[in-house]
Amino acid sequence: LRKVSQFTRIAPFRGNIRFLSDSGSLTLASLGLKNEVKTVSGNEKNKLQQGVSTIEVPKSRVNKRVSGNKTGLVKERNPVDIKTAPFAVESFSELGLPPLLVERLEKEGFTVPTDVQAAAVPAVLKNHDVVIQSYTGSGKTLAYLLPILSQVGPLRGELELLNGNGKGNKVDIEAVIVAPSRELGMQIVREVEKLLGPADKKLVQQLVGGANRSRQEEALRKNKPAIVVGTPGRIAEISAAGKLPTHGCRYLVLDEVDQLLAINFREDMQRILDHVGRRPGARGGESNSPLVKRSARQTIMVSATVPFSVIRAARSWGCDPLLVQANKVVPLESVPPSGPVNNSGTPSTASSSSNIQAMPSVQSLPPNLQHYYTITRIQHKIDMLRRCVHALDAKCVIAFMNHTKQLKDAVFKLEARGMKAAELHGDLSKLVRSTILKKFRNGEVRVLLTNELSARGLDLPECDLVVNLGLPTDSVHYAHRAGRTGRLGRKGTVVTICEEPEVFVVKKLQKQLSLSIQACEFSEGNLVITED
Ligand SMILES: Nc1ncnc2c1ncn2[C@@H]1O[C@H](COP(=O)(O)OP(=O)(O)OP(=O)(O)O)[C@@H](O)[C@H]1O
Repeated sequence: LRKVSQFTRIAPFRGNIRFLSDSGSLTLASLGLKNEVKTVSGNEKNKLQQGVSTIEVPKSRVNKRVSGNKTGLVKERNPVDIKTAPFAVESFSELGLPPLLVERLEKEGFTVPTDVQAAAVPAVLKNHDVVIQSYTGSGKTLAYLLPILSQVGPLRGELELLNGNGKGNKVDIEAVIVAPSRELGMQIVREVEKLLGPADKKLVQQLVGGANRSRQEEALRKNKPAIVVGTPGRIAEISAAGKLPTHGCRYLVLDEVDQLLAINFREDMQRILDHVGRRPGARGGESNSPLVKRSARQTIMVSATVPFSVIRAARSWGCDPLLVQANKVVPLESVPPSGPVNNSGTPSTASSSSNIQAMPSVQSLPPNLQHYYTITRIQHKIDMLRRCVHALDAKCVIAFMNHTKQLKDAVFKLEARGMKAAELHGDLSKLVRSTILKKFRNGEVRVLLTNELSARGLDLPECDLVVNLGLPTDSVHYAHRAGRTGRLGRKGTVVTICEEPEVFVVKKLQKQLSLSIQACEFSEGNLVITED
């Protein structure tokens, strides 16, 4: 049953992408692109089912031993299970991307678009403003980078080259990408640089906080980048100083849009929204129809969790905006105001509460995750973490705590027991943060103890275990923390270590997210499912 239910959550992603509108279905073809999506054959279904990672735990059985592998190796890759990865169309070229860009993608090992990429690329290429919602680790970054790179910079299409569009002799920045943390900003820069290649990597400039501002301004002046990626504070600062030529900017991307629209970023975001490119309908803007070549900026909003406040904001800024999900595209106007966005484009059933901002749908989470919780006293939490890591034989662990002060102590306790650990939080300098992440990526650090800073967007594909040592404040935070593992078809486990009086919070999260968080214990080097 477990296998079947997991499969049914994956299978729809491999079907045709539906583009829906009030007046009928929009198709890839109606957007000027091919719509040849392969459906899964019986054989492929079998393969898919075999590929799905499952731990079968019949309800009737308790104290079932789940895992007890204790090898001494610190690092072994958490391989991508390509059969369970959410791939839809067969190739990037089917999406109308320029050959140069497709070639570069192939060189970097990207051959098949994920479902959300297959849905988003045509919609963005057709100049629609979009809200892209799909679960963590499903490839949303390339979903917005690819259409931008096919219009901007050296990999752009022939038509753009002929029209003299793209960088050419323009001085204005053509795409501004905003991310809520330095780490995420730098990660996006690396992704763009990878595709541009070493010769053209100066066409992207990072504008993150914590780095030398004058150097960033100097690079802007000297290199005249086509794309800038940064955090709201630094972008707003440089823009206010008049050193960010974005009047003619064509794309504004808000990555982790729900976080960017939070109160703490409000002032900086207002500056960015007002000054980057021309808004449709604003003075000097052209036709409101996205299907005619527009001079106004195109706004692309992205997150795994999209509360209705984002939909409302996107409607007010957008030009016929669309909601793009892994297997469907709908006009934003058709999204009803009564709940968080789920995969059917309708409010989720768990949305009856008025606190819709705090509730993501189950589609925010990768399908390949196993969720557990275990109970212990506060003073034993770190020891429980250590036992959990051993029991699951996890190689790359992210453990979340709610208070920065606790992190150092936790690192000390783990190191004292011979487990390589490091802390990552906002009080550390940018350089220290980068060094720690590097060590974590290359396996020198096994357990990364961190706070909410690392919950959003960070792509550490090898991460095979996420542990909540402090409870997340709500289901949105749970979803983003959990999403650091199980990325793009990989297996992943999420364990919440809580005290007895906190169990009701876990139950609430379970209900809000419509998933099963099983009670467990760690005994004799094994994870043992216990009766709830
Ligand atoms: N088409 C593809 N083929 C293979 N790997 C891909 C493809 N697209 C993306 N990836 C890889 O998948 C991983 C996850 O992608 P990405 O970080 O964009 O996910 P995301 O949906 O933005 O996650 P989050 O919501 O956590 O920010 C990355 O390592 C990325 O390089």
